[in-house]
Amino acid sequence: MDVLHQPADAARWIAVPGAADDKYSRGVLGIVTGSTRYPGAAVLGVEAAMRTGVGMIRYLGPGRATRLVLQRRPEAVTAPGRVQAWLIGSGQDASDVDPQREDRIAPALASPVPTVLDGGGFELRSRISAPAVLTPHAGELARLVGSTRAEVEADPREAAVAAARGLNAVVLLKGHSTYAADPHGRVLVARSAPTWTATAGAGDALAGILGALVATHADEIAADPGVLVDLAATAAVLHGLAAARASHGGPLTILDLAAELPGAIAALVATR
Ligand SMILES: NC(=O)C1=CN([C@@H]2O[C@H](COP(=O)(O)OP(=O)(O)OC[C@H]3O[C@@H](n4cnc5c(N)ncnc54)[C@H](O)[C@@H]3O)[C@@H](O)[C@H]2O)[C@@H](O)CC1
Ligand SMILES: Nc1ncnc2c1ncn2[C@@H]1O[C@H](COP(=O)(O)OP(=O)(O)O)[C@@H](O)[C@H]1O
Repeated sequence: MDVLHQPADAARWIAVPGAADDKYSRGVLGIVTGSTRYPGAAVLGVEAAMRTGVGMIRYLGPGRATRLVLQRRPEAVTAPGRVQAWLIGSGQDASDVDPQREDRIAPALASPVPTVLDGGGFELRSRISAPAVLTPHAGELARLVGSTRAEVEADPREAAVAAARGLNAVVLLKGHSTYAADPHGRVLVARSAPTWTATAGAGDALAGILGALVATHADEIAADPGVLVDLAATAAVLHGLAAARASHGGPLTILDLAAELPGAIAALVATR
């Protein structure tokens, strides 16, 4: 029986800063995304993570992506340093021949902090020992586990559960229904997104939202990595709520979705 992750469940997973908090205690998210080919994915992930709420973002990427990120978000820090979570891979793929990418991901690979893998980051799963969440769509999951997109779409719940077991990671399988599965067979389902969300860049924003939630719950994850599946499902719920607010029943763009995140989060927090 699927457990539907509702807005009331998501509301529990918003870290509201306290009077004693500062940017470091809230959590710093390291982001290694984007490429010369897909620089926009970096901008969208950084934007969505900032709008979800995080102490600081350290963005590390190629020059073109870095320039666009800073143009949109001068709040981003582009120097390396300590982080509480990593987000790697949106807007990167096998055609990415950036020789410096390995240098950028090296600190993440060596680090014990939880890591969100998206897009071109999935191949890194076997090189990371920290708790990990992967955010594939059906086609990406099929490639990851050596099946076909049709097979994944025939039973997405089971495909997510099997992949989570096989990869020993939380798998957030995206689609109209989004399934968050952990390696022990726990599954949460999010269905809050309007169908207008099926537009390029939506997944890059979801990865940013999840990165921010993971960075701001790093202590809870260290105490119990089992909470990663709740955070993954919460990211999908937030993404869907923000998409619904941006849509008003019509088309939406991803920067508009990101702009609705603070209001969606405030509304959730007000229900606690
Ligand atoms: N603004 C950006 O920078 C964006 C970057 N993106 C990045 O792009 C990379 C590739 O993501 P994808 O999800 O496309 O990767 P996939 O490799 O899963 O999708 C490509 C598949 O779609 C098929 N396809 C392409 N155009 C099609 C069309 N017009 N009609 C039907 N099928 C078509 C291709 O043949 C291929 O099988 C990722 O790294 C992702 O993060 C995307 O997120 C889109 C937005
Ligand atoms: N029909 C749909 N209804 C609701 N949400 C959808 C639908 N199709 C896709 N989505 C959502 O849009 C996002 C698409 O992610 P992804 O395929 O990675 O796109 P991109 O790579 O362009 O960013 C996911 O969050 C997914 O759940």
